[in-house]
Amino acid sequence: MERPEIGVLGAGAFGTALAITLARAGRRVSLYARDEAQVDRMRTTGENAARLPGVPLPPSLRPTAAVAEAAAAPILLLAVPTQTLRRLAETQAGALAGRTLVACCKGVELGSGLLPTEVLEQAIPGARTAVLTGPSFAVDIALGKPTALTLATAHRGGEALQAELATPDLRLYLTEDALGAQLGGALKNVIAIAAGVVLGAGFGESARAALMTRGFAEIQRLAESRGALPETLAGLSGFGDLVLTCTSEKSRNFRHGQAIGRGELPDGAQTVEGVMTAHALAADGDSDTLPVTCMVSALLKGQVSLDEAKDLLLSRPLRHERG
Ligand SMILES: NC(=O)c1ccc[n+]([C@@H]2O[C@H](COP(=O)([O-])OP(=O)(O)OC[C@H]3O[C@@H](n4cnc5c(N)ncnc54)[C@H](O)[C@@H]3O)[C@@H](O)[C@H]2O)c1
Ligand SMILES: O=P(O)(O)OC[C@H](O)CO
Repeated sequence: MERPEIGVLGAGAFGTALAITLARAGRRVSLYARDEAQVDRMRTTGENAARLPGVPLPPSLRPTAAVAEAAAAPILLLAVPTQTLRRLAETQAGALAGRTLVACCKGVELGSGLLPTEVLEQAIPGARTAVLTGPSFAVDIALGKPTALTLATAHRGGEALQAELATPDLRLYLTEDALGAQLGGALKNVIAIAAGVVLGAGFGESARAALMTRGFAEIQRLAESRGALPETLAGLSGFGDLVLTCTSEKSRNFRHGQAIGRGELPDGAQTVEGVMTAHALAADGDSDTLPVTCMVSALLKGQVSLDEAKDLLLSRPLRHERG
């Protein structure tokens, strides 16, 4: 029996990489980009030069500018930045209804404070949602390097979805804890900005390790207070992604922080999810529970200087390590 087609909505780096690995594994995949010129270029050149230059698109991958064509598939991967997910879901609600919607973004929506699957469920009542998250750079997936991710869904049918989306290069671990998986993925971007600031400002790798440890405690505190499972946070979508994003210059969040730490202007054209997520969480939190997040938000808004941020980041009051 032929396996169902998969639609990927959003032809950025991550959407294209997921479409490539699925198509390479023999799946029929359509990749929706809203920009017709980009679709034409992908069709004629056989690559997505804007986002993943040099990686060929397999023949079973069909770029399309017609959202209805991609959304005809029963499983849809929504690979757009968190802050644009609602617009995509609301404007295409009719086409998306009745499909399995897999959010492939990491963040918290500004204004509502909602996570990606919560945005989808609000925009499309009754939607069957999941989230694909964890440590992975798009370029690694696209090049077929081995990657392990978390597939989280609170809905029934998780095993079937896992079987549909796993590829020989992309190992998927299943959990029902969609809340924990999404909070870990959202917060690690904020901590990665802080880690970039620490290195960019020359505070050193030891300070970064301290920051990452405190950042992880912050993730655990917030997520567990909302009902996430500790094992989710210790897994790929939490600890795993925190390590990758805080330690690699391939990360846009890390590089954003690094530029700020060096006193340079960050590249404003990149998708840097941690910026809006920091503001979204800080708007709702306080510096006792979310010290790193609140500091990152204040630094990004220019409300504190780099020196003040350093004190806030690295010179917290002495207390017991468990605190
Ligand atoms: N790039 C990575 O290595 C990577 C890895 C894992 C997860 N992610 C996550 O994937 C999400 C997307 O990141 P990315 O790297 O692909 O970003 P990107 O900037 O490369 O691409 C985002 C794409 O979304 C498209 N888009 C935005 N709004 C849209 C809409 N309404 N309809 C259709 N398309 C729309 C843009 O045109 C762009 O092509 C982020 O949440 C990111 O955290 C990225
Ligand atoms: O480039 P970043 O910082 O968005 O990180 C990409 C992925 O989320 C890493 O897992």
